[in-house]
Amino acid sequence: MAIVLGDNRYGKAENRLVRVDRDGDEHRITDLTVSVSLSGDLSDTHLTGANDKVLATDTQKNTVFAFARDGIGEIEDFGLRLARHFVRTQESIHAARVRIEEHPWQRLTVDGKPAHHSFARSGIGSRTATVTCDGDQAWVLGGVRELTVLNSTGSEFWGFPRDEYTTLAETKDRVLATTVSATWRFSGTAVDWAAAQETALAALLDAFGGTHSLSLQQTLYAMGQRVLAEVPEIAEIRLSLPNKHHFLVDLAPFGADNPGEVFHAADRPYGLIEGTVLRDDAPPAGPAWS
Ligand SMILES: O=c1[nH]c(=O)c2[nH]c(=O)[nH]c2[nH]1
Repeated sequence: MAIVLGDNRYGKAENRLVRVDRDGDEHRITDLTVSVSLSGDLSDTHLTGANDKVLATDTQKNTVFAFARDGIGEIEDFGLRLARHFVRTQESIHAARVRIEEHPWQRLTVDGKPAHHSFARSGIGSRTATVTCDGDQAWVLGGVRELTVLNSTGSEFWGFPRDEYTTLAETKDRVLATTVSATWRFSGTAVDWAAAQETALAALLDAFGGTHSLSLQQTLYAMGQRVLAEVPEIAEIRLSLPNKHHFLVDLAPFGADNPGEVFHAADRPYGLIEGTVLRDDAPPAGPAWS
C-alpha cells in the first residue's frame, strides 16, 4: 500500500474588488468578489515543500487588481483574461478557474435626478461567472444567485403519496417563494455576455411569475426551459431552488379566521429542489462544472 497525493488546487479566494469608472463627474461602480483557483504540476510543494512551481496566492490577488486597472468589462471577459493569463504565463499551471460574483448597486435619485456618484446596494440577485481554462480551451458558466422571488397565489401542491408520516395538507392555493441560484453553461466563448445575462434573467423571472405551479419542480423545469428557449448560446442550466415555506397561521385561538392573509415565513427547514435542464445535443461540458 502506498499513500499518494490526489487532486489538488490552490488560489486566492474572495478577492473583494471595487472599480470606479469615471466619466467626468459621472461615476459607475463595479463591485466584484473574485476567486482564483489553479492546478497543475504542484506535487513538489505538497511532497517536499519546494515552492519553485507555486505562483503565490498573494501574486494571484495582485494580478486580479492589476488587471482591473485596464477596465473590467463583462465579468465573463474579465474571467477569461485572468484565467488565460495564469495558464499562459506559468509553465507549472495547467488549469485555472476564476469565479466572479458581481454585487449589484443602483444609482440613487437625488433632488429628483439620477445621482452622479451615489449608489445603494440593490436587492435583486448577483450575477456570477466561472471561467475554466486549460490553456487551449476555455469554458464559461454564467448565472445568478440570491434572487428571491415570490408568487402570492398561482401555486398548488397536491396528489402526493400519503403514508403514516404524512401530515401535509393538500393545497390548491399557496404562497410559492424561493431564492434562485442558477448556473448556465455557454456552448462557446463568442457571446454577447451582457445581452445573454439580461435575457436569461428576464426568462427566469417571466417563467417563475408566469407559470401556474403544481410543484416547485414543475416551476424549475419551466424556468430552465425558458432560458434555453431564449438564449441559444446556453447549452445547459442548473437550478437550485429552496422552497421558502409560508405557513398559514392558525388564528382560531384568537377568535379570528385567516382567509389566506397571515403567514409565518419559516426559514428552516426548507425543501431544496434542484435540477438540470439541457439541450440533448449540448456540446460536452469538459471541466466546466468540476
Ligand atoms: O413544490 C413542492 N414540491 C415538493 O416536493 C414538496 N414537498 C413538500 O412538502 N412541499 C412541496 N412543494
